Amino acid sequence: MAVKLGPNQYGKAEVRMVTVDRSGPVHHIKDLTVSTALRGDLEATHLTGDNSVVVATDTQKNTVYAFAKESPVGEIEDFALRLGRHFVGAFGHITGARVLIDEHGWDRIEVAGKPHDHAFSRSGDEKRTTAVTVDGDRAWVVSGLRDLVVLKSTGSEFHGFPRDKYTTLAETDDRILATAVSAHWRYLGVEDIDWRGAFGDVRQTLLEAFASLHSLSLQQTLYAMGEAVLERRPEVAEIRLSLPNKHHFLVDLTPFGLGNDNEVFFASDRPYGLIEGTVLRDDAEDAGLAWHTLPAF
Ligand SMILES: O=c1[nH]c(=O)c2[nH]c(=O)[nH]c2[nH]1
Repeated sequence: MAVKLGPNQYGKAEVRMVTVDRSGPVHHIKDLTVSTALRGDLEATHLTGDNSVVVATDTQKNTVYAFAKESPVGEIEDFALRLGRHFVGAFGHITGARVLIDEHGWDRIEVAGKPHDHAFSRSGDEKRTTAVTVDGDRAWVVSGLRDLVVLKSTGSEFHGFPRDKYTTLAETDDRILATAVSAHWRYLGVEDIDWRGAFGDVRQTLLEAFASLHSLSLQQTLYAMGEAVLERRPEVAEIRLSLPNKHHFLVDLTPFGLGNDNEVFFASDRPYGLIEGTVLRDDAEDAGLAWHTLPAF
């Protein structure tokens, strides 16, 4: 039987790291989950167990921690680029790297109305993310966010869909629209980008578009959110959105002799509709390896 090794990569997944900037009395923390994966001339270890060019995943993990000590982590995109370029530059047989980072938010606790110097509370489930791919001397950055949960209590309709013998869904001209936004956007280039500023602006633009559009479907909302981001941020080539439709079903209160004018809902967690799509510039440069090994959405 003739078989051969296909595409492969390996690395350390989900390195948990918290850093404390203690340069002044007011501490600053960063809470990251970092995953590294390397590609290259790795046939030998797979075929014969010869590990002479295998940068151990343990070494990859240690490098994450050491880099955080050697210079400030800074923005996750910059930290991921530093790590990816290091692995590709330092080891001849390693030709490519992918570094994924999730940043978990912390808010400063307020005590007697004043922000505390060194006490924090977790901001919630939302994550800021980046996925950096390095190939030789080229690099791509896809940044994003996950689990940004939003809801509007009106301004959403859904009707006009085909009906067959399996259709029971009632048409509605007023419903709750809720979702947990996952958005990943590809930057044009990797130099001279204000990563933090762009992130904050994309996030705010997504929220404003969700709130402002009178929605006739979550699909329409998805497109409007993506379009708004591309109109606002010239350095973004493309954005991929994944929007679970967090259904809220009107509770039937007639057994209790009560009406229900869109006031009392059952918040269902599954199954859920899953609306996914990409919005991109007509003339965007080729994505190269930006999405290589990333899930489609
Ligand atoms: O915005 C929606 N899009 C759908 O495709 C869909 N399907 C469904 O049952 N409800 C909804 N809502």
